[in-house]
Amino acid sequence: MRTPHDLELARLTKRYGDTVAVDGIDHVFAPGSYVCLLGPSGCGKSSTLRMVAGHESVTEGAIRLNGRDISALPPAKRGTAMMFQNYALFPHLSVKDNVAFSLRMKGIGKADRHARAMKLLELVDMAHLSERLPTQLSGGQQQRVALARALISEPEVLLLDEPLSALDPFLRVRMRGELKRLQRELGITFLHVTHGQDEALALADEVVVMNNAVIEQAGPAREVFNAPKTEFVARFMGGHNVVTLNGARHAIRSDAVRIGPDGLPATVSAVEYQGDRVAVTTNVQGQEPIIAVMSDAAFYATDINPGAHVRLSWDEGRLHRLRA
Ligand SMILES: Nc1ncnc2c1ncn2[C@@H]1O[C@H](COP(=O)(O)OP(=O)(O)OP(=O)(O)O)[C@@H](O)[C@H]1O
Repeated sequence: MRTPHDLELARLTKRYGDTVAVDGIDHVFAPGSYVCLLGPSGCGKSSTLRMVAGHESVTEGAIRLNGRDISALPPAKRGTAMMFQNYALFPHLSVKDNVAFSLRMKGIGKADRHARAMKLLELVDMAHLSERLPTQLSGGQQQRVALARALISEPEVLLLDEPLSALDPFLRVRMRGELKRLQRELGITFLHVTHGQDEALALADEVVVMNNAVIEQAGPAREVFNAPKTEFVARFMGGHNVVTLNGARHAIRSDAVRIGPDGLPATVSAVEYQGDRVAVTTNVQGQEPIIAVMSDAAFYATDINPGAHVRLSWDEGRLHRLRA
């Protein structure tokens, strides 16, 4: 549903000299949604985010928020705020003063700005460390402070550029949950750039997949994963095989490929144990290798080994025809 509070990109284009980083993209982001902008390195995601934030000029096109064109406004006047990958905290300021910084720039009195900073520090569970310096904090704690600092201007859209990439895998999963909780509590739009498929699937209400400066596919996370429209999306999201049937390309999820008594003859080339499941790679004449994923219990009930001759099948309904 479209409302006046949408963030809208209209024919948005960014060129750096001869390089087209963003090529006339159109998109409407629903208000209050968690959006992940996903794609390989160099596809144009950061340029898109930086244009929305106002840290990069727009070459052509427009960015509208609440129906007004914000593309020429300075960052602080847009209704957006950005959280950077490296957090960019001021090392000489306490946690509380870091969070209150933009209010100080606006001339808001000390008592007032500290009160507002403490409220946000409570929101991110950092109020007890408000007097510390950034160097006295862990990576995860610094990130919470950076979040509080970005949120103090009460943005309608929070922009996050690879916010979890500096964290170790354990903390990354924990902070992922925190970001989602925060977004729900605040009810504002989060636009989060990542090149991690798992991260996007775990977080996003809407996944926007970019490739070569354009949007390849956008939709609910489950839809983009289950029904990729292009070969690029099928391969990039992972978990799919691309097969050629009657001259047309189709995607089929690896866990929808059955190994059984009937179907396409195949030879097992590799078996990979993945903890709770096992990926069996097979060679089929006239196809690229096809991977079948099964539960470890199902796998160990068979005697499949590299070199085994097997047969592959799937339900027709699980095939998704790909755009040429
Ligand atoms: N300041 C710049 N000057 C010239 N070219 C640039 C500049 N910034 C980005 N580019 C180019 O624009 C294209 C898109 O870059 P962008 O940073 O938007 O991609 P990205 O998808 O965010 O990549 P990554 O995941 O590696 O950050 C790339 O080809 C990049 O080399």
